[in-house]
Amino acid sequence: MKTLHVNPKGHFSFTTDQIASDKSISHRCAIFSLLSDRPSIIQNYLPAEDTLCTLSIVQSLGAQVEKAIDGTLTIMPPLSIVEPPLILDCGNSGTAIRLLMGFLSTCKGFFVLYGDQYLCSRPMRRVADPLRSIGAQIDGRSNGNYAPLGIRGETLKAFHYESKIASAQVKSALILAALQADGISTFSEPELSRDHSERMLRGMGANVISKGLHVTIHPQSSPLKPLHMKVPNDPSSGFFFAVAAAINFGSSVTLHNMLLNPTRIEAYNVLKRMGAEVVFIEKENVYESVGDIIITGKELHGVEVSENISWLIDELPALSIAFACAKGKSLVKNAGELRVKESDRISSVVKNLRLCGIDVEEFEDGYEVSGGALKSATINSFGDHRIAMSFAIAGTRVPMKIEDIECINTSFPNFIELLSQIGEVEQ
Ligand SMILES: O=C(O)C1=C[C@@H](OP(=O)(O)O)[C@@H](O)[C@H](O)C1
Ligand SMILES: C=C(OP(=O)(O)O)C(=O)O
Repeated sequence: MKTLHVNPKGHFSFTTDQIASDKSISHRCAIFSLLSDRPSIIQNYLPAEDTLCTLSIVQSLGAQVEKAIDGTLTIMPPLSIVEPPLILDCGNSGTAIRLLMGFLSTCKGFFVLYGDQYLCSRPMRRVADPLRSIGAQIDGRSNGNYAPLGIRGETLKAFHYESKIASAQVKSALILAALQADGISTFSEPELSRDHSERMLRGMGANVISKGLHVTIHPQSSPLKPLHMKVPNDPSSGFFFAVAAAINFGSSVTLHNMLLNPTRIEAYNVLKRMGAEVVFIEKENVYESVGDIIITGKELHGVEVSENISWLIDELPALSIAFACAKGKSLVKNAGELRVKESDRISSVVKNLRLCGIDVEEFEDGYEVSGGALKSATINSFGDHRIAMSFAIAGTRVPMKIEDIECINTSFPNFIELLSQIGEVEQ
């Protein structure tokens, strides 16, 4: 198990266009390329463990992938999906396994999806149950709640499904199923979750109509147009550096070519509410809005975060470092989903902040942080990339030692290299 030491380097002004490519969009590029009969061309695909797992699954299903010297991928889909002789390894990725459950439920053949110890303990019934109710054949441990999952593709019935959770993974799995169903389907969710699937599928010519919290999906009788896309940089990955600027008064970070989709940048707005200076500069808007984000550290004060939680769910661990450095209390509510991520992120954040000398109260669906003097500590990542990177960023303020850092490679392989520009790092 590798360990990372991070020490403050003092005031910084850091500009980068090297933040990791967007993970959510990269997964979708790989999977959606199978919905066309022509090659998709993807620039800036994320070369991290999670998205490489998805790419290799897409190859196992019969696609041919070519990589150009500049990293551009050409993904040539098969004439029909191949029934793979081996099991399909989704690694650490909830997005990969849940989207593939929806897609493979409609494909002729038998498929087994599994992943690492963390993924195999995350709940899958949220996708398996609605899919089974329209005829999908899915089984797995605990009656299909835990991977390994066996799927036998079927013709699925059209559906009207009201999801109780705002989850883009559930929504995307059901949209993929609906594209091959026997009629028009509708899906609704309690709050709008990230909408990349809807935008990208519309761009490919699918009849997917979004109205507020409702999506109507028409079945697709012919293959979709291929994707031609440059994946923007990931605002969830960039957010670690935003927090670094925010907790170091007067320091600044400029992030170039970032995805600016409103369902993905809410955590930056929370930093702004806390007192940091945050400026968004939109530069283009093709499938998605893309531009620069500039963050400057000012005095921070506590906030309450209780709405549109899915818009910042992945950023809450990093945001908690800003809460710890702010004046006053910060409260997170309605965030029970944090408990079923790569680790139980409520428990991981609370335990580690306490090790840093911060007063934190834990609730079932959130926590309250009393801002104070952050102390040096040895942090357990619990095998969770976002926990490892959040506390590594705290090391730009006081020395930190992070244990079990291999998980960082699941989403942000060049994180430590970039961190070394604003902090002293040693592995
Ligand atoms: O669809 C996606 O790309 C994702 C959706 C979110 O998960 P949920 O759908 O479980 O909320 C998010 O936490 C995850 O990192 C990526
Ligand atoms: C929750 C995450 O990803 P996934 O659900 O795809 O594993 C994440 O990256 O924070």
